[in-house]
Amino acid sequence: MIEATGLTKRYGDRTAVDALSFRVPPGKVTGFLGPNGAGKSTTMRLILGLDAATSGTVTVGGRRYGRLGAPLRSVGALLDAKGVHGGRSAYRHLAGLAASNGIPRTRVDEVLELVGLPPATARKRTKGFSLGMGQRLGIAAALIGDPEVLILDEPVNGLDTEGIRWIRDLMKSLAAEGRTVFLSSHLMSEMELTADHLIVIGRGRLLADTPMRDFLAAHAQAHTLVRTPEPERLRQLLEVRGATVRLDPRGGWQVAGPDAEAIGDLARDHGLAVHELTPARSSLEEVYTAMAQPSVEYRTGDGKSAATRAATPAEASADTSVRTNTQEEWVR
Ligand SMILES: Nc1ncnc2c1ncn2[C@@H]1O[C@H](COP(=O)(O)OP(=O)(O)OP(=O)(O)O)[C@@H](O)[C@H]1O
Repeated sequence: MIEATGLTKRYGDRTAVDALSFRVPPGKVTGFLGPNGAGKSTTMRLILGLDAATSGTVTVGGRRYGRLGAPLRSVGALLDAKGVHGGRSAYRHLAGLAASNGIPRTRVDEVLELVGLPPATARKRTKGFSLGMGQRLGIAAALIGDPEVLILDEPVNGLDTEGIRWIRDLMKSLAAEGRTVFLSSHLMSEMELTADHLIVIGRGRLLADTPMRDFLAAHAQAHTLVRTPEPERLRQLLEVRGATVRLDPRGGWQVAGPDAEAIGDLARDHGLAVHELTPARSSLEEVYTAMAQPSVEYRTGDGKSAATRAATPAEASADTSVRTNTQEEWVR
């Protein structure tokens, strides 16, 4: 369990982390989201005692990081995959970590196998490592002490599709063993598949602390993916009736308002061919993008103050609400 209470970090007049309170429970993968500069890395550094909080506290298993006896046995972290001395081999790097934390050397071979670094590669200097190999080594280092808590900043950075799937399965299995897994990622599609719970911050403040399922249920919008050989004609027919029509990244229209049946009937009544009608909901990426936007800059009510604050989830979701007609309006 990781527990932050009123955690605040200021650098000069810049508040990187602003009165954050949250818990990261064991047995789940918790995703940590926020736009660039939101304060995710700073929060992770504070958890790991790499930076001192201006005020507030953060504990791991009820203790501050600095009070943990053998830290690598309690917390494994991947913050910067390049933080390994390039002249050293992966094996020597891990053996050094093991020795300084009272971990048997046999564990080095175990974690190398676990992360898929072959013995021959592990004996080479790490300066020749690809980004993906560096990530695997960083994860091996995080796992060496068989810790209860894992903190990973962008663990899928530089990994190929197979590597990304491997990380996903690893995170899920570590959580299933009852460990606490806290990870940040900019790859939303991946986060949606991996995390059970989400902590979202913006400008250092907490925006949401919620199960992934509830987050999507509360903020995702139902829509229909529509493909037709006459997209402009269909768009006009739909918009005139108050539907919201957006381009879907995969091509075709995303239509909010009428359901698939109503869209199909409308097209038929106007002699339009429809090649696809698929009911869908917004992805985590779409919900998150809409939500993170208001936290970038928010002017207070008096109109003069330049002070900013993060939008609440309700405010953020209000920004993204679309007009939806009742289904009756679509029955002609
Ligand atoms: N050592 C530092 N000195 C001064 N300002 C800092 C320092 N570290 C971070 N900041 C500032 O604190 C804010 C939060 O930065 P942080 O790196 O924690 O954000 P982040 O959410 O991890 O961003 P990213 O997604 O880009 O990694 C930023 O405005 C950053 O410029």
